[in-house]
Amino acid sequence: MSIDTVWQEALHFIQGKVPKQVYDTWFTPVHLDRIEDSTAHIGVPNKFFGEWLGTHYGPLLSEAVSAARGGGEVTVSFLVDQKSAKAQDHAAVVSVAKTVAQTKSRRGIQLNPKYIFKNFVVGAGNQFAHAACMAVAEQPGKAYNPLFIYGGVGLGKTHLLNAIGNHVAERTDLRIAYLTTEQFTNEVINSIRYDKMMDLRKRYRHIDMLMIDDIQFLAGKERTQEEFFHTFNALYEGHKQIVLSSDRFPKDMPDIEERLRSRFEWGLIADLQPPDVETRIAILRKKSEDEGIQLPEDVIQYLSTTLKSNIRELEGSLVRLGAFASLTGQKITLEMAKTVLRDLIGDKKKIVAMEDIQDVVCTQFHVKINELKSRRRSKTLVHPRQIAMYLCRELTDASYPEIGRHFGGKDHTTIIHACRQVAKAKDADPAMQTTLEKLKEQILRG
Ligand SMILES: Nc1ncnc2c1ncn2[C@@H]1O[C@H](COP(=O)(O)OP(=O)(O)OP(=O)(O)O)[C@@H](O)[C@H]1O
Repeated sequence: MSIDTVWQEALHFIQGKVPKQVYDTWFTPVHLDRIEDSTAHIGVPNKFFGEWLGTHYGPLLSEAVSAARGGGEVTVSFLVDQKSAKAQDHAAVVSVAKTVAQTKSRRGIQLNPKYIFKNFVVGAGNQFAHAACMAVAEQPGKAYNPLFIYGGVGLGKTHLLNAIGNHVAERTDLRIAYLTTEQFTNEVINSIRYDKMMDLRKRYRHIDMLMIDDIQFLAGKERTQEEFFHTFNALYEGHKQIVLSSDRFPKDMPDIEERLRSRFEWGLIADLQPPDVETRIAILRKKSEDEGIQLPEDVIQYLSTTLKSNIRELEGSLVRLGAFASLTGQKITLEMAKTVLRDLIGDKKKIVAMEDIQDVVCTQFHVKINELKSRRRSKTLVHPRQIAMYLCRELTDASYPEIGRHFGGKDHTTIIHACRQVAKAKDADPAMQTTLEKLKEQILRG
């Protein structure tokens, strides 16, 4: 029996066991690569996909492959491969529908009507998160709970959360709350101040869907974490949907209580990776079409190869070009794009001061500058210290000894070691990559 036949049989078996939505999301992008001894090696588009599939459907996959081979013990193992990534691309829908600026009344919910699924361009980096959000929007409280979306700056977290909210608000009467962590924190502070805690609890523990953006800002806010913990439990136990977004993986969130962090991992964690060049081109095409901006092909190529890691920047450059063209009555050309966007794109090469890098890193990891420069070796200090050293090397022209001097007189070999450690972690862990991108963005923004 060929491997393809075994896989077709296995898929047929799986189709009979899971809802269509689950099948489409989780089984169409994967394939049976090979069987060695009694291990079925399943190709998956990315690490998280494999981990989730293994946790939730590993036994079903074993059973299906075993049944397809006519019995016998089968264990499954996952490998990330190109074929799956391509299958995922193929399944990705590049939406061309017009932006619906006005949608139905949302019963006073603070949702942005511009952010809907139809105008979210799907590509390899966000297909997983998009599919998870769609599944939750179709079946709140049933599909994945909580849904935790994480990704770097400007990659679409807010867009997706709002899209879920808009989808649900248009189709159901469910009570939805969408707010940022900052808003939630302010509500907690005011409730304490005006003795209105019971009102706050009533407000958030009796809804059907709670969506909180930028949950990483709970870090260090003990009272808000406490309140959020009980809200989370009340909603979760009542099978109400919870959706959270963050710029990092739960495990990498400092100053968040363990009991909360572990809850973030109970449901599905989906990551948003920076868009590949095809997705960047698709986003530019779609947005220029929606905005009625004529963008020549060479300008699309220029923007999509220059602005790589942040979709907000891509959008911003388009809007700026559109405004310039309409104000001056000129057509957009490559030359014009280079001139008009000089400062935006020039920023990428801006030389920054090491002090600024240290400040941003200290704020991010809640450490003091003298601790960062000290010789103390606790894990909470070594991690941000190494990141700051790495960023100094990346974003400035300083030599290793010079960087060492800015870190309390460290030897250049310490800096080399730190840079290697961070570079290694960055290659191995997408969350680290996201953290570095976010920090760079903040530093360059100044
Ligand atoms: N895949 C996409 N298709 C179309 N537009 C997108 C996509 N991803 C992001 N955008 C747009 O990019 C902009 C930034 O996205 P968004 O605000 O959702 O990012 P974010 O991840 O929440 O960023 P931050 O970390 O700063 O909060 C928005 O205008 C959004 O509509």
